[in-house]
This record gives sequence, structure tokens and C-alpha cells, in this order.
Amino acid sequence: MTVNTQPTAERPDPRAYGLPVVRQSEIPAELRSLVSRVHDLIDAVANTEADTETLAEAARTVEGLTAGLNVARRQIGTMVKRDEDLPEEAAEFGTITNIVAGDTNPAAPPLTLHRTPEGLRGEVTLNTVYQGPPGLVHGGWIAAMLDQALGSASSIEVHPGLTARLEVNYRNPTPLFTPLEITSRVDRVDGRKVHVSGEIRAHGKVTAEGTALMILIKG
Ligand SMILES: CCCCCCCCCCCC(=O)SCCNC(=O)CCNC(=O)[C@H](O)C(C)(C)COP(=O)(O)OP(=O)(O)OC[C@H]1O[C@@H](n2cnc3c(N)ncnc32)[C@H](O)[C@@H]1OP(=O)(O)O
Repeated sequence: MTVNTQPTAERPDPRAYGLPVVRQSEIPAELRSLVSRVHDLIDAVANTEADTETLAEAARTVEGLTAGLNVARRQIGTMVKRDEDLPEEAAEFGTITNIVAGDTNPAAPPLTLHRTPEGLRGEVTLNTVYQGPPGLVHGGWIAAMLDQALGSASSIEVHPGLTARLEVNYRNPTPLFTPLEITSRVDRVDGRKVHVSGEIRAHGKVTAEGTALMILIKG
């Protein structure tokens, strides 16, 4: 089908579902900096061979930091409003702690997707935190990235939906420490059923391809 790259005129407002909304520009630079440093910390912890004294001291420090941050927690389901140059009724929303793309999730790579004339495109480079087989990306994580890219294609080009079915073909190993190109698009819309597809490429070669059926949320 011809892909509609124009935002849908009417999108569901998460506030109508009782979900708080944070504008992307409202996320403090200090929080973004903390998220980036903890992202690096996760990698360091996963790979450290430091001596036990250093490990024990780090654990105490992190425990204290965790307690300090937990004094004020967001409501589950808090959404972030993206692309603020769009008109209010065409605004895009994502879950702020989304494991693949969440702005405030240090465990997320994060994957950012942008519109193209063909659909959506993003680039991401993964470290050993996302490792499955030695030197390769975990297959479940590959599925998660495709789910995100395919779900976003539906959300941005048609309407937000939930994944009813996802099929992944693993064509070639997906390497760590290598820029991965992720593309997705809407193939067909049939009432509330949106058929979407996408790929992951490394060095221009497809490593995984996915197709999914998204069921649009009502409203
Ligand atoms: C505010 C901003 C929020 C924004 C929220 C945006 C979130 C994006 C998240 C990214 C993607 C995810 O990870 S989503 C997370 C993983 N997925 C899930 O947890 C979904 C779990 N499943 C469900 O909740 C449900 O099964 C749904 C919602 C998928 C469908 O339930 P429903 O809404 O009651 O719809 P239902 O009447 O059953 O089906 C509608 C039509 O679709 C068909 N259909 C339904 N499921 C299937 C299926 N698996 N395979 C084939 N066909 C199916 C039915 O036959 C029917 O066709 P016909 O009779 O009309 O012909």
C-alpha cells in the first residue's frame, strides 16, 4: 500500500485513560544525564572483574543512591509526548520507561525512530548488556526491537495498537558493537487490524525480519 506519512488527525489522548503525560522537553537535563550514566553503569557491572572490596563499596553506594531516588516515583504508565512541533491533536505518545525506547529507562538502548518516505527508520548500536550468543544480540531482544518498530509504524502512521501476533525470521547473526539499521512500515489496514513489517540490518545485510498484526486500541 501507499504509506501514509502524514500523522493521523485524531489520536487517543493518554490522559483520557488516566495516564499522566510528560512533555519530552520537560525531562530535566540532569535526569537525562543520570540515565546515560546508569546505562554505562549497567554495562560496567555486567562486565567488571574488579576486586571484592571495590565491588562491596560499589554495592553500598548504589544501594544508597537507589533509596534516594525512590523517595519520588512516577505513576506506572506515565507517557511522554514526542514531536512537539506537531499540532496537539497529532501528538505522538510513548511510555516513558519503555524497555526499548523509553527516555528515562537506563536499560533501554534507547531506540529512536524517525519518519521516512517509506515508513520509520532508526539506528542503534548494542553492547554486551544485550548479548545472547557470544558477540551477538539476544534473539528475544531482536524480537523486542522489531515489536517496537512495527508497533510504532502502526501508532505513527495509523493509530496506536497492541501486538496480537509477531513473527520473526532470524536470517543472519545480529552483531554487537555494530550500527544496526531498523526499518518498519504499514503494509495493510483492515478495520482495527493493521499488518506491519520491518527489518534489522547490519552493514546493509538483513539479519532479522518481522511481520506483525497490530489491533488498534479503541477510542
Ligand atoms: C493512549 C495511548 C496508548 C498507546 C499504547 C501503545 C502501545 C504500543 C506497544 C508496542 C507493542 C507491544 O508491545 S503490545 C504488548 C504485547 N501485546 C499484548 O499484550 C496484547 C495482548 N492481547 C490483547 O490484549 C487482545 O487479544 C487484543 C487487544 C490484541 C485484541 O483484543 P480485542 O481488542 O478484544 O479485539 P478482538 O475483538 O479480539 O479482535 C479484533 C479483530 O482482530 C482479530 N484478532 C485478534 N487477535 C488476533 C490474532 N492473534 N491473530 C489473528 N487475528 C486476531 C479478531 O479476529 C478480530 O477480527 P474481526 O472479527 O474484526 O475480523
